[in-house]
Amino acid sequence: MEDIESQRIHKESFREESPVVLHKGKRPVTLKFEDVVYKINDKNGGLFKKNVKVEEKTILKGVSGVVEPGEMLAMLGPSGSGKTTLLTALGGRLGGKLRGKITYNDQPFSNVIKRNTGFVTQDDVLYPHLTVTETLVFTALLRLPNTLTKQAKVTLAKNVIDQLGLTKCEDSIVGNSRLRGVSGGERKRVSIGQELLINPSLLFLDEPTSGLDSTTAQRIVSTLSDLAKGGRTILMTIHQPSSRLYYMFNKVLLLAEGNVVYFGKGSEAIQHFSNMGYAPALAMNPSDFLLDLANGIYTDDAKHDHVIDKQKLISAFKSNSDEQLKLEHHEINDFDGRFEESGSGKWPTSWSQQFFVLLRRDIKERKYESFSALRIGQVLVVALISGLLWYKSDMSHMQDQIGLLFFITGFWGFFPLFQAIFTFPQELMMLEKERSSGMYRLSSYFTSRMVADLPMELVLPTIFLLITYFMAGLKATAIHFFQTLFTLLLSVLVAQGLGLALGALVLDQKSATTLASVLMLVFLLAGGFYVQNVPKFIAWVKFISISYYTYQLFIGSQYHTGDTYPCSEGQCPIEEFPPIKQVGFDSKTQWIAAMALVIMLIGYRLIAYFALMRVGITKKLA
Ligand SMILES: Nc1ncnc2c1ncn2[C@@H]1O[C@H](COP(=O)(O)OP(=O)(O)OP(=O)(O)O)[C@@H](O)[C@H]1O
Repeated sequence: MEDIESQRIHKESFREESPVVLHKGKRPVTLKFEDVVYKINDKNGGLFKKNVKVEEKTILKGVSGVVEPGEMLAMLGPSGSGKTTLLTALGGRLGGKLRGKITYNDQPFSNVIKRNTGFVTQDDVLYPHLTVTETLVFTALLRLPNTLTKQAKVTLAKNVIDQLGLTKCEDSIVGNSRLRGVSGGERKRVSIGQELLINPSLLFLDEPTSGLDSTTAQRIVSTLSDLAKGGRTILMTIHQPSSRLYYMFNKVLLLAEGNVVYFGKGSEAIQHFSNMGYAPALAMNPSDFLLDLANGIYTDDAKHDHVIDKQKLISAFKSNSDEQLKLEHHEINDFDGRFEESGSGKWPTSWSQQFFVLLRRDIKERKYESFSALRIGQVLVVALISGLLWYKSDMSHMQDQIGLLFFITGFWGFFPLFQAIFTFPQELMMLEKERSSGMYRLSSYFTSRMVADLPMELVLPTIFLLITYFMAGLKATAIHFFQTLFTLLLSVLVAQGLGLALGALVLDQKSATTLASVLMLVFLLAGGFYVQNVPKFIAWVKFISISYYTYQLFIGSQYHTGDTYPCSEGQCPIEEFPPIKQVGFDSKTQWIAAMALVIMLIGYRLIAYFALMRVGITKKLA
């Protein structure tokens, strides 16, 4: 009865005539893993312990198995038993001390395998402001090869939407924990859909059903089961599946503290443990029974719990399975399923295609942020207030005018810096996910990011200057205005570059913000306005200060040799005014300042780029 009901739900949710493209896998892949061992260096010590020892901890202790095309494997085990670690290792995304042998049709992991592998992480990494359709279409445009036309890619994305029963929410935004969007189950299906687009031969899923109600979980696993039947190899970690779900898996791998306690057909697991004298209590959910055993607990028929020796289970399985696994390995060795490069090079699409798709996606996703009323309001308010405070200040109030120029230097040093600092830490998960699936080049991503941010980075300071400049009575000629504007835009882009570099180096928002505020304060203090008699040993700081060079250029854009200001002796030459004398404004210093800023403009971005190169190559386990 329950089965009929679930089938009905399944058929209603997912169209019966599923697109042909999802029926059959491209190339079957047999995944074999032998004696996989993974070790980490664990810091053993705490806040109050004096000696922090670095100890080697073994997470996976010789795990072996085989998953063939058409099979769906469930990895079960208590929390912390190593399921995610094993899945990540098998998905070719684990660096570090990984030993053993993992092969895909008897070949090691390669780019071709990478591009034919789908990996769905436990947390959904999606852009919250994009709709379901946009998310899948952008992924299709980036991940599918150039042999398909743009229209074909869009059609495929639509097919996946149909296949996964997402039609009713296709135009809703994805959302996240802070922004209301589609439901958790729908979001999970979008993540799965992104991987299905490439019609993967191998599909890895880390707890695809966690946090979902049993009906939704059932739907997802049932779709995955259909996909497996099309010749794909599917592996997933799963927490306590219901008995209905349990029997949908062809194979089960039960882990206990990094050891295999059982690997084989799900239906034979109970028999295996019964033979050892551990038969489940009547009507017990098989996965509950297996997880209890992996935790070292056996519940007998009379519902009494017994503590059992896990080591015994491990050794029993080892001796039992060794022979059988060898046999299986032998049989599959005969399987001829070599992967061949499908003509396409290292990347599915060209640099310019990647750039334009990423640019469009960036603009769509970030328009809410870039053009936020709050941000524009903030700039307008500061512009008006400073315009009013410095209203019509002229050469008779030199100190005020110089103060305004330094204030603009400071404000437009901090503002873009703190906007830019979040860019890469916020994007880290997405970049890791997309780069580890070989979706695009870092250079196309990086360039699109720079270009997408550009309009707002340039428009806001321009509006600011248009308001403040004329209200404050700075020199109202085109040449002076544009020289000031050019300096302002250059300094904004440099500060933005510094923010990007710090964000990319630290990859953590909090640390990057702290570092940036300290650095910018130092730059401002060394800028030449606040302190004029700086001790020699620290005077060099100004040479790396964005504010110092910007301030110099601002002075050069307003004043010229021959200008005078009212002083106690009547009129004094402008270059004698102390804050100006301190930094100087002859043409040589102006050129040096401009060149220094241009070098920083490029240099900071290069630092950011090289710092990002480490992302998505080997994934950290978080
Ligand atoms: N980089 C790491 N640093 C420290 N410990 C790690 C690291 N990677 C994995 N571990 C440890 O390895 C063990 C296995 O982790 P893993 O995430 O694979 O477990 P799991 O079975 O997937 O657990 P869960 O079901 O709770 O997600 C845990 O004890 C975890 O703390």
